[in-house]
Amino acid sequence: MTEPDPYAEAAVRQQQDAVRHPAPLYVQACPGAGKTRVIVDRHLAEGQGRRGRAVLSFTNVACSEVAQRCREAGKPELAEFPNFVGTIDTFLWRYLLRPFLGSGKLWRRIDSWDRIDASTEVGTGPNRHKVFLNDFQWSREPGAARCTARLQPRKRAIKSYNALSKLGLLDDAAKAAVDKQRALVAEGYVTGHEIRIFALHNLQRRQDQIIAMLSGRFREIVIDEAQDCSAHDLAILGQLHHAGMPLVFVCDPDQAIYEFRGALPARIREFGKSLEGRVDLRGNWRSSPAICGLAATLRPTATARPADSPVGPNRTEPAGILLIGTVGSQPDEALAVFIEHADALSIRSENRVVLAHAGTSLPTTTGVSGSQPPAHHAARVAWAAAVAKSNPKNATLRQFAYDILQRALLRYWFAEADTTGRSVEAICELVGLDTWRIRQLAGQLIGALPDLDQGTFTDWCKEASRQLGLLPPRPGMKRLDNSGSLVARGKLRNKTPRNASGVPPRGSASGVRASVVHQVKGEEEEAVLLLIPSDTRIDGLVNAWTTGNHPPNIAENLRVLYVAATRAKRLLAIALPEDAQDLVAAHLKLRDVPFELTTTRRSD
Ligand SMILES: Nc1ncnc2c1ncn2[C@@H]1O[C@H](COP(=O)(O)OP(=O)(O)OP(=O)(O)O)[C@@H](O)[C@H]1O
Repeated sequence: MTEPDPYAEAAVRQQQDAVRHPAPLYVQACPGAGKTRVIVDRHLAEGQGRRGRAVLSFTNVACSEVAQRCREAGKPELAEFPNFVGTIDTFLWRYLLRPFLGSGKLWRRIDSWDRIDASTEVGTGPNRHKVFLNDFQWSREPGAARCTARLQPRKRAIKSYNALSKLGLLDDAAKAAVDKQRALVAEGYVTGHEIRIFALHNLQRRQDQIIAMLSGRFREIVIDEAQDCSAHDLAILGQLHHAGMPLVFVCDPDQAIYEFRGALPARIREFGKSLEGRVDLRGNWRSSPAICGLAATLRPTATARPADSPVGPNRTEPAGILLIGTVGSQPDEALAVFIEHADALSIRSENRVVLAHAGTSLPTTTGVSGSQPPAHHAARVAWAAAVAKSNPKNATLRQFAYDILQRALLRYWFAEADTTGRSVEAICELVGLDTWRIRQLAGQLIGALPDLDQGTFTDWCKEASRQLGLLPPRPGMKRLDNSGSLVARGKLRNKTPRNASGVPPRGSASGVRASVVHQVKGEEEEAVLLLIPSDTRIDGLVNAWTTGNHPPNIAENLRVLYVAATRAKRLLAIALPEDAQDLVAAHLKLRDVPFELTTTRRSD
């Protein structure tokens, strides 16, 4: 018989406290603490009453998990009326915004500006650049009169970003983006960012009415992954709390990685502490002792605490952290070393993941999920074809791909000017089409579009345009102009259609999945390879890590590493330039975290 583990027993007691403690309640949890389990158990414990519970999270995936667990427990009704299990965006839209919208305008909620290809242009003549609203980071402090937008040097926008930066036009781009956003809002379009601004505005003006409605429907509101709350979210929740709405605020402040939205750990902690009750979850059910130990070294001295207790099945895992020294950035070489070690631990390929802060740092031999469509119109259609043909489980991604194909059909048959900056529904209204018809045609188009792994992108575009021409939205109709034909341009011409689409084939060369850290929040995997590239930030990053002093410009980078490292259950490998490897190794030794050193030189 195995000995009872006092740490595991303590962790179970903490979880039970969090399940039973009445709201208002702050649950501050470590990575792998079983936050979702606690939320679901709390929901199941009370069963169905006259009033429901609102369980809010930030992603559809997290919400589906809660709903799925209710079904598995034989209580599917707990995910339905009068309960609400959904995203915070939907909650705010449904209860704080929609009831108060005037009848003079048709409002359209979209999950990103990419859904309507919203873009603007900056500069003049040969220096004119098209920039997409979705490539800006949007923020606004509560009470501020205007939003701020900052173009991001992401893969899709990097060319325009560099050109505009050289021309000193980044501020003009930001202004143009804000003007365009205001114009689109005036037309009735809102994303999550605008929903929050309007929701707070409504709450400030109609608090009594909103509270009466919410408290009549819900006995408490649970916020999962609350470290992602923006400054607006916190202002809204603060007001609900002060008005007597019982809140359960569940979070790990050290995993706050959306700082631009105002999600700062100190703000999150302060908000949590303003709620009367508090339970801390300190047992990590996911990771090995070495991984829990390493995670503690990534927390700043200012909020340091001892390593969390490993209490799950990996609490006896002997493997230490694997530090892979690289010469410069060598993602493919580091991957080869990682695979060797994961093989030695008999960890299967499907249980391994490679992570980096930015997609550009990931190895070429991995299956990077191309979750953002490219900017170029024809490449976007190829992206949508690749995604739709792969029939993804992620409903949002699938819907996004269908949306692009519907827009491609509309743009092919109608004028470009009628289709950009409008949702599919709005275009259909404008041209007098049934949305059902266009959805049906998009379904046919998926089957008709040519293979993405044959020929050049130029050939693909020609054949794809021909197929679009075989699917008129109205029988016998003629095209309004030629602007919607698919044309391969520049370097894309001779690429394979799949390369142009940016979506890797299923089953990558290495068989290992790769992702940017922001996309794996809340997930876990047996083995994780974390890539720290050799770039200008590395010295500052390693200095902050090893001193525990996290300056504001680097603190979030360390939290991104923290999120990445804490996804690992058994094997955590970190690839970093050799100089940095020495410093990190010395630091881990000082903190008694077991590690093994290796280098990519071995596989030369
Ligand atoms: N009481 C428990 N007994 C056994 N396993 C548990 C228990 N609680 C949680 N787990 C398991 O621990 C793992 C981590 O749980 P979960 O993913 O909910 O953590 P989390 O708090 O959301 O972590 P993170 O914030 O790091 O994503 C899961 O595999 C979960 O099934």
